[in-house]
Amino acid sequence: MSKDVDSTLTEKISVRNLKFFYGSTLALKSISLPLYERQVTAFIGPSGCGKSTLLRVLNRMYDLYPNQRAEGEVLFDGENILHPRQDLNLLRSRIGMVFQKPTPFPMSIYENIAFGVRLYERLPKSDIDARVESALEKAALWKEVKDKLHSSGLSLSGGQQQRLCIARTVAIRPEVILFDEPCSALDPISTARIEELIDELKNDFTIAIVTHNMQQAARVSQRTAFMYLGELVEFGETKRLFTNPTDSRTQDYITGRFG
Ligand SMILES: Nc1ncnc2c1ncn2[C@@H]1O[C@H](COP(=O)(O)OP(=O)(O)OP(=O)(O)O)[C@@H](O)[C@H]1O
Repeated sequence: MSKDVDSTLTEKISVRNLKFFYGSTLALKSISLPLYERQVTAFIGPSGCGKSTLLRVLNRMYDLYPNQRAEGEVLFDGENILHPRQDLNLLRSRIGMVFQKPTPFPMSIYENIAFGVRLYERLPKSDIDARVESALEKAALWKEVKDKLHSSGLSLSGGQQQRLCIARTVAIRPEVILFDEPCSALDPISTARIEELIDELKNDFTIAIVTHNMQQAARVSQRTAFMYLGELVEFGETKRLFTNPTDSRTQDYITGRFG
């Protein structure tokens, strides 16, 4: 495995010798890599290589399924989040996730955001109002919805719904945001908006994004991890990985020879 590690950057998350099992099937084969603070790290690789599995480990989503287990360490600010005593509610407030399909709750635009904030914090209405506004601003949606905050979140377009889901995540004030193919259900204009947004969000958050679209990985990320058959084949600076990969499998994938 080829890996450039930059010791001048802070490792917000350090994945160390991570193995993941679905029953007896090994889906991640001893993965180690850093997620640097306030950078975007893209995960690329052919279907089934383990990208989404890795993302699901980072907020312990797999805990909902009895036959799935992880081994190794995922250090988040130095603490191993795989520890059985990890508080999962707290973890998910610190590591938010945005999914492939926009999934607004069947409630108003305002409530889509306020609902999650209230789960974690007791705030007066004026503070919740301010939080809703700032989250919508951060998700570049405020101008479009400020006059219809009490309309249903489901009345928005697909791209707007995805920005609402981003606002919902941002409103909880996480430190890390995981994006699992956030643009795969969107048209090119909405995709471009989400990409711009991810670029802005990296000023405040550490970001990981799984994408099938290599141009997207090249546009939005500073670091890229190329995975293949459950292995991390190559990790490094995005520009370097796309122009001068060290592993022939990375070269073959980015030039479209397989996957
Ligand atoms: N619930 C599950 N039970 C058993 N095996 C699973 C399950 N989910 C995923 N896998 C297997 O784990 C491996 C990694 O899957 P994963 O979904 O992480 O890949 P991926 O790279 O995200 O793929 P895609 O790009 O198609 O979404 C695959 O071999 C897949 O078949």
